[in-house]
Amino acid sequence: MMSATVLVLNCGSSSIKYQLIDAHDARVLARGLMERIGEETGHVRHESTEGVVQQDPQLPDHESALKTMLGTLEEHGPRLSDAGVVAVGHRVVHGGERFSAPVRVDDDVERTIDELSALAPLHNPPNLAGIRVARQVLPDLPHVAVFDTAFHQTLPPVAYTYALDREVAAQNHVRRYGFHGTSVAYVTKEASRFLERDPARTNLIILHLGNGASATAVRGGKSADTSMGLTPLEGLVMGTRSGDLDPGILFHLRREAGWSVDELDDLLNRRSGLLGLCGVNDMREVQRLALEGDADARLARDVYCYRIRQYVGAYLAVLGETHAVVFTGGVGENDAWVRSHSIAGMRQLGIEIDHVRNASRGERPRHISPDGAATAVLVVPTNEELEIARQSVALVT
Ligand SMILES: Nc1ncnc2c1ncn2[C@@H]1O[C@H](COP(=O)(O)OP(=O)(O)O)[C@@H](O)[C@H]1O
Ligand SMILES: CC(=O)OP(=O)(O)O
Ligand SMILES: [Mg+2]
Repeated sequence: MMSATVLVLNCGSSSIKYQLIDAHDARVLARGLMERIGEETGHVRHESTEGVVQQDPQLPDHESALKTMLGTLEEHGPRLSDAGVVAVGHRVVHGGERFSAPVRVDDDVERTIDELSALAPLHNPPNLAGIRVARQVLPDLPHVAVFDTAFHQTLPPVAYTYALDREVAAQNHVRRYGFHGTSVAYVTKEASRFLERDPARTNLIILHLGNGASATAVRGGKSADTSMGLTPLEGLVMGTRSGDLDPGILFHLRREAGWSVDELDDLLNRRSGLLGLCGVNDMREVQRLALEGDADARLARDVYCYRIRQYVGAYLAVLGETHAVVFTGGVGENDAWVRSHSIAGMRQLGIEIDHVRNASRGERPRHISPDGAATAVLVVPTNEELEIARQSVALVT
């Protein structure tokens, strides 16, 4: 059988995550993280069958980071040529209205991703930087862009339309796009398989709780509503992003306190969420502070869970019949406290938690609701890299 190994790249503003992964059998040949790009010293962690390598080289920009990554693969294995890589799969956050499926990257696709940067300022610029460099250093391989927005192209008009002046909205492409779609697509298939249901007949509420966080209502295997909007700022409380708020707050800060648009953008995207509420953006740190009795951390985690609860209630109403509520992402997969506080007391709505099951850990999909509950509650580990690899292979072969 032909090789199906893909080099998957997820380029963030100061980090690059990579995996060399077999799209057919999900085997990971190597994975790594390059952090602190642009700082005085960077950090590389590379894991393969040969073991773990950690280094602190200088990584002044994405170009040097990707070259260091290729050097690490050459030196510590597996070499790309030996691994039989058939494609490079790139995570791209915003695909706008143009992309509802993965595409082979060419100069024209690059231009569009660049134009969409204004709508995903934390994500598209580093995604694009990674694509540009990777196409230079790996010119002989096909490069595939897989978009976070693609899965949400099935949203109905009632879910994607903001109640704005319709001409202003149309001229400026203002609508809900939704994000985390690659993760939600993967989790939809995994959860349906776990429930032994046909995805086309399965309704789910998927809570992707990572650095960014979102809720999605899936009807018949397709996205029916989602909490992120024109940009990945709307919806749930996140590590550094506010999620939902009254837009009037922006006018107030602009008029009464003289904030500029860039300052407001920075406030909402980088200095709000958990970080704004209690000084740390990592949920493990929030929990540690809360356990020590820190009142800000306690309120931060309560606000975080309360917002999730509001969306679960909203999407139960949107779907009418829900087969499962599914937790995924770093927080969703690991934080039993967040899971139980987000959905406790919903027995009347068919949702219950079994606390022993909720406290257990595992790498595989699992129930955390009691047997016989009307709506299952599941933890399903996401795997965006595998989904990107599968979609890339499907496109190039
Ligand atoms: N054991 C844990 N308990 C609580 N939160 C955790 C745990 N492990 C990871 N997290 C949280 O997961 C978040 C990162 O999620 P992840 O999905 O890995 O992020 P990314 O969006 O970068 O892919 C961080 O807030 C981190 O604190
Ligand atoms: C779109 C988004 O929020 O992604 P992440 O969670 O990786 O920041
Ligand atoms: Mg993520």
